[in-house]
Amino acid sequence: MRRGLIEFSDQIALALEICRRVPGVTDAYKSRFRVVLLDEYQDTSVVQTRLLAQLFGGGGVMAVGDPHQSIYGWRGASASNLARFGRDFGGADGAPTFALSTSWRNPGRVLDAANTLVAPLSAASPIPVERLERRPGSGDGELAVVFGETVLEEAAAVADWFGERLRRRGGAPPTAAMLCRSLKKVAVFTRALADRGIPFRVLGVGGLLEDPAVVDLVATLRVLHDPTAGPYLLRLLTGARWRIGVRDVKALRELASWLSARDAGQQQLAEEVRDLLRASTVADEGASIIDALDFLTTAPEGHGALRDFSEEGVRRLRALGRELAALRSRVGLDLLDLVALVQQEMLLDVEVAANESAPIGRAGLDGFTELVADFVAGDASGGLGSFLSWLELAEERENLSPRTEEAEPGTVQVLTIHGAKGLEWDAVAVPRMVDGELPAPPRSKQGWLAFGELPYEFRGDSADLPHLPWRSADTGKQFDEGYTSYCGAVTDAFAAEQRRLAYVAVTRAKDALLLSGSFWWNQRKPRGPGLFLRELEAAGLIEAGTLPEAPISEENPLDDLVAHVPWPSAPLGTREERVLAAAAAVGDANPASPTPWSEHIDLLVEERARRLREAELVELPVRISASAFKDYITDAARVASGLRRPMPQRPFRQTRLGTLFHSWVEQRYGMGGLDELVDALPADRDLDLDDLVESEELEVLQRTFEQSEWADLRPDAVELEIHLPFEDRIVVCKIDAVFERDGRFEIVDWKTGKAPKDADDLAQKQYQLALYRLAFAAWRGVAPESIDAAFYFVQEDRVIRPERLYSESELRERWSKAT
Ligand SMILES: Nc1ncnc2c1ncn2[C@@H]1O[C@H](COP(=O)(O)OP(=O)(O)OP(=O)(O)O)[C@@H](O)[C@H]1O
Repeated sequence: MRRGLIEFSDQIALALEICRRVPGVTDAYKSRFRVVLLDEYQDTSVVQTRLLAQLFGGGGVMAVGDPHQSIYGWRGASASNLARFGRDFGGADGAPTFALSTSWRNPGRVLDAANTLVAPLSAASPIPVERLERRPGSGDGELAVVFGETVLEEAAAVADWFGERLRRRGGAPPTAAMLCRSLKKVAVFTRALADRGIPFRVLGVGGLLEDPAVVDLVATLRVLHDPTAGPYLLRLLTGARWRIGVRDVKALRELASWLSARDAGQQQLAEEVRDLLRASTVADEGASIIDALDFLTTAPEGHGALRDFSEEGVRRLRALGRELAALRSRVGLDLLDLVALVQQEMLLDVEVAANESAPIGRAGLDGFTELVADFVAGDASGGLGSFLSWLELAEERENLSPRTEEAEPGTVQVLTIHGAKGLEWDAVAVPRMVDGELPAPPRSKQGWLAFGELPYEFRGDSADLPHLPWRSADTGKQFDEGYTSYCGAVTDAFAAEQRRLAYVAVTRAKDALLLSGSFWWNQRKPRGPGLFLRELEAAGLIEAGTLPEAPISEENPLDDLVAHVPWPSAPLGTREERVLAAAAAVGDANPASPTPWSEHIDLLVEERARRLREAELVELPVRISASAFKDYITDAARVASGLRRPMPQRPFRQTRLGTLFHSWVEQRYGMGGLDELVDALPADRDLDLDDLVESEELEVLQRTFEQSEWADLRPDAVELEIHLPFEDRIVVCKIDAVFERDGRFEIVDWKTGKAPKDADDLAQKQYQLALYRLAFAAWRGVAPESIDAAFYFVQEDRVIRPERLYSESELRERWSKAT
């Protein structure tokens, strides 16, 4: 906080502080929410509980939770807070408790598995949890288990299982999900789905960051930002585009070491300085292959430090170095622009467009762009560095937060078990239920004694955490015993959390559940069926013999596979033959020779040409306004171009003043109108300071009007809108006012602008009055000759009465000439 930063947990703590100090805040919330339901209560941390209790304690609160689904222990949530609920919220110790022990979701066999897994937790639970019962009329559902030799077999079996369920005919396709502990290495499973054409979607940032094009993009961004991001540069160097061989990679690494012992002028540093440098940097920081690439890019031809590189290697490395240098000079760009630029310069957009086997095509790059936009929306000043740090955090956080996406029938959603909290699917697969993964061993058995951990005594949930009796131990032996049992308790607590994780995963299935595992992936020792599978086997839920005792192979058979990956990778992979053949065909083709499509092409080209020609001619709108009539008559070409490419018009004050004045006149004559609008000036309306000036101008106009010849007359009509059929159009006439004077009608148009400059100008304006006359005559059923018309230019207090108005036939003649 001293550095001006707060975290989410600080916000809760601060909110609690406010509620404690300012009773009014608590009272306000209490009176607003008289009945409160807290869901997923087992995930509430101590400080959240305190805040909620402060706000709503003392009555009207109900908590719903399942201690067996508490999987946020690592962030201070504890299943035992359910047991303390009554006390925490100031009620009697024994708040009434209701058991929800019917599972309305899971079918019989899934439920049996869930109950088996959770039995040891129920036995040790601080509050009684009843065994889940089947819902009335529930079917058995399906519990399937496969255990393969290698992860490739496992992934294939999982994909086949989904394939079969999604293909089943009849009714809507089912919903499906694959729930993993982590999405880090999920590619082997998604590839198996992709190979079989089974639609899938990896939810969250984690999945996106696994997309190969996105991996390249992020690698480039890291290289641009951080000279120690060597491993990311290595990905680019050895990838399909640059294909730098082992010898040149090694030479680059040596060049980096050589440079790290030299100053900017490549003079060797003194021994003493080198020692100090070595002592002050961690292993990866001293020599940077990114710096080495920069050096190589600009080093003069034949520089001694380049002698170990191959000629082709230097050429490619320099090309990459120049590309990176150019991009680096643009890192100050707006983040979205920078990301788009990197995509283009690295040819990633071309790669995904051309590669028909790219798993999700452009969607990965597009998703990433959205992610950047989200980040920029939250932190407009954030640059590349903060974006990259945020990305790491977002990946970690997202994988652990419950997802909010809807299930998509017919698509396998791939997400973490944490993300699956509260959700459900027809078919659920939980892969990697092997020893060391689910359940996994704790990263450390030492709890808070491990590096970087906060001592438990400082934590709000310390009462629920393993206790190390270091204060009370009098002898070394006593401490040792205490320490051993403390480590045991840490291990047990972790194991219980793993069990709850498995329970959450298993209980997501509405119909079918597949649990899977395999011995070999990328580890030296085989991983057998995990504890949870063994327990299900012992309970008779997995048929004996389904789980193999030992792998067939004693060594990792996948090692062979790994050893034979071609390197550097071929740029086009399996596409090579087809792409080269296509390229050759294009090269050999004679563009002039006829093809089966020639006729179509000619027709399409002609169609396009015609469309372009026709675009010059503009269809006039059916409804035109009387005030624009003169524009059609006098300059039809300009109107047409305005219609073809409409430009927004600058709002100008005179127009708004005109609107206000017209409303005022209308209201003044007591004929409705926007009175509130005028009265409310200017404070209540959404007007800026200019409007103060406007209101003064308005007052001037109003005073002038009050002196005019119409001030004391009663109008026959005000603000009259008449739609006049005219030729094949409709002319919209908005007549300001009509008076009856001496047996004749008079149409008046109030103008707040300037009076016409000359006779020509006036002649043009007259079209409007002539049309008004025609319209009013038709509307009232009187002869046009019995109607006069006038302009009143209020600002100048000038009345203009045209001597003669165009007749109907004159108007028609001019219109047809112009259009
Ligand atoms: N009384 C009921 N009758 C029929 N179906 C029900 C009933 N109650 C709940 N369901 C259905 O059972 C499923 C699970 O319900 P819900 O999501 O409320 O459970 P939950 O206890 O919140 O589960 P979890 O905490 O494990 O996610 C849902 O599909 C829901 O529609």
